[in-house]
Amino acid sequence: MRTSIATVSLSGSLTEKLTAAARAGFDGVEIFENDLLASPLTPEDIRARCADLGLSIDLYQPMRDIEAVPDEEFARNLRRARHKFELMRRLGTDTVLVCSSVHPLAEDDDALAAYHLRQLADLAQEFGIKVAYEALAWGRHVSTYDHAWRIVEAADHPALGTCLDSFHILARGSDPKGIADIPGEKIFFLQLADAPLMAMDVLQWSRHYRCFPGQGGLDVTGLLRHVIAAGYRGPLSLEVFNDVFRQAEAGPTAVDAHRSLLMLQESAGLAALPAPVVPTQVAFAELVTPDAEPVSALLGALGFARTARHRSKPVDLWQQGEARILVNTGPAARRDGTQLAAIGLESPDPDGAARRAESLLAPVLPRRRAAEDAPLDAVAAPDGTELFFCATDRPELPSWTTDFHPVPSPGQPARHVHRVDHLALTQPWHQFDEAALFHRTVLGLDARESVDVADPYGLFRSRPVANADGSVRIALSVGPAPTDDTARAQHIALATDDVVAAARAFRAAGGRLLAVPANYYDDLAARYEFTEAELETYRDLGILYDRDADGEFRHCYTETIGRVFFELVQRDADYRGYGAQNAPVRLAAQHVQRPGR
Ligand SMILES: O=C(O)c1ccc(O)c(O)c1
Ligand SMILES: [Mg+2]
Repeated sequence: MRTSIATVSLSGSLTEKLTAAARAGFDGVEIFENDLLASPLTPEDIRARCADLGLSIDLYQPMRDIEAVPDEEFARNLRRARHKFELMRRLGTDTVLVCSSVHPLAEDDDALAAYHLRQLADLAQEFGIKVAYEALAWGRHVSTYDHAWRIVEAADHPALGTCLDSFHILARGSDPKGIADIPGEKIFFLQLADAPLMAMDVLQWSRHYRCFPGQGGLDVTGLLRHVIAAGYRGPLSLEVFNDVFRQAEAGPTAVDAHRSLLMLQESAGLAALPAPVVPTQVAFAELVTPDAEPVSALLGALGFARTARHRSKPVDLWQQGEARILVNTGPAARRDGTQLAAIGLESPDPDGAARRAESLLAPVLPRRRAAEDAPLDAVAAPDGTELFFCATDRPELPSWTTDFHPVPSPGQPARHVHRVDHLALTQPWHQFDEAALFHRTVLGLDARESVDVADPYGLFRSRPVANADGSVRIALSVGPAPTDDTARAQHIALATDDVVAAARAFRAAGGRLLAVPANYYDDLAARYEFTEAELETYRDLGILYDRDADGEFRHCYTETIGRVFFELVQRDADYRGYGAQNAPVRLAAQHVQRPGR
């Protein structure tokens, strides 16, 4: 179906918004009145700009407080409407949105509302314009879609129809089933928005927290099915009032917006995309670093051995069990400092995974980084992390490991760590919700609820995504101040069967563990029945503990290099968490450890 976006959903000047919408692949826009009023462009210029960009202007919006107002007020409204219809003719758009009155003098009188809307529609018709009447969830007397439709039906005018807005309908808890009873040709427009589930005033919720379908908790897919069942064939248009998107760069936001509409169409059965190919393991994590020395020392202390080197690039492969870390000292490293730059995801069908990602507008990276390299499908996640869809030593597919030649390593790697338990990635502040949607839809991972985690200097939000058996887990989080180092930290959690032995070996090899305050262990003693010896061991090593109905979780942390630190994790098979309740203690300890505090 045709896709459209309201200019209010994007940041910037009208020109920037239009350009971003067009580049992201939208077919049309709704022009929000304030964007036009603030623009130096004439309506004719805007029309031409849209035409050049291949955008139709699907809607002009909104007209407010039109109906059921006192006579003299309504007379002024008709005069205002005539001006707007002339403007719309210059813009070349034929549908105007009228939202239900919030006027303090508006009367609770459906017959009067219908009479006024009918007169407005009469005038609109002279200009070849259609009026789409929308119930605002906080409308003074009309606040539900079925009420708005009853008034439209009573007015019975060919130039008058209704506009459905998923936010207003779902936020009020209306049953969208009744939509299927509205004749499709009387649904003049469809606005789509999601929102996180929150108990708050609906106007504030709408004006500040709307988000793109799939990012929140409303059943936008179910609603869309009813609208399609009614026979609606107009554009699917996003109308998202959101404080974060107002500030974020319009280009990426528009791409995220368009991706959400692709997803929505897929989930409502309106479009077929290449099926998701769910990764089965973390094949590798790639660190870039300007200085291999401290990273090598840390990996060595953790029990990794440097087993291979890239044939043509300054990249080493460190391995222990199934855990593989690439250490890249190439040019990106000198630019960006030590960080987790790429993740290799073991994929049952790397090519299919890349096609899925591409169909959802993920930026596809070149297949070969150098001519002689094995072809590797890769895309960029919203935070810029490169995701490689790879096969590791599977005879039927090219293996990324063939780009590496073995190097003699002194001794065997240790056996404390057997695989990557999870990766934790901090997201740019404006991209947290999108990151979860991306990992769910592009990679086919399941997202759990997000949790708030207190840091001494702000609040983190964290939301894990994982595959069904937990063999791939990624914890996405967003920190308080983007300039704060802990807010940007990333980590690699390594799975061990015995965290005490792993931590002791790490320390014996010269590694430094994050020290945890004694108060934490006093609290552990109060909550659980550890022996004094166990507690002493945990206190000594900085091991944190969590338990839920499904099992136990023990973990500890290394020091941080650049943006990166490691975690040693011992989890019971059925425990699905990440020790979130320990995170505030860990964050505080990391602030203490950091030089300069
Ligand atoms: O918040 C508002 O005023 C407003 C305006 C126009 C709309 O379509 C809408 O859903 C909300
Ligand atoms: Mg709306």
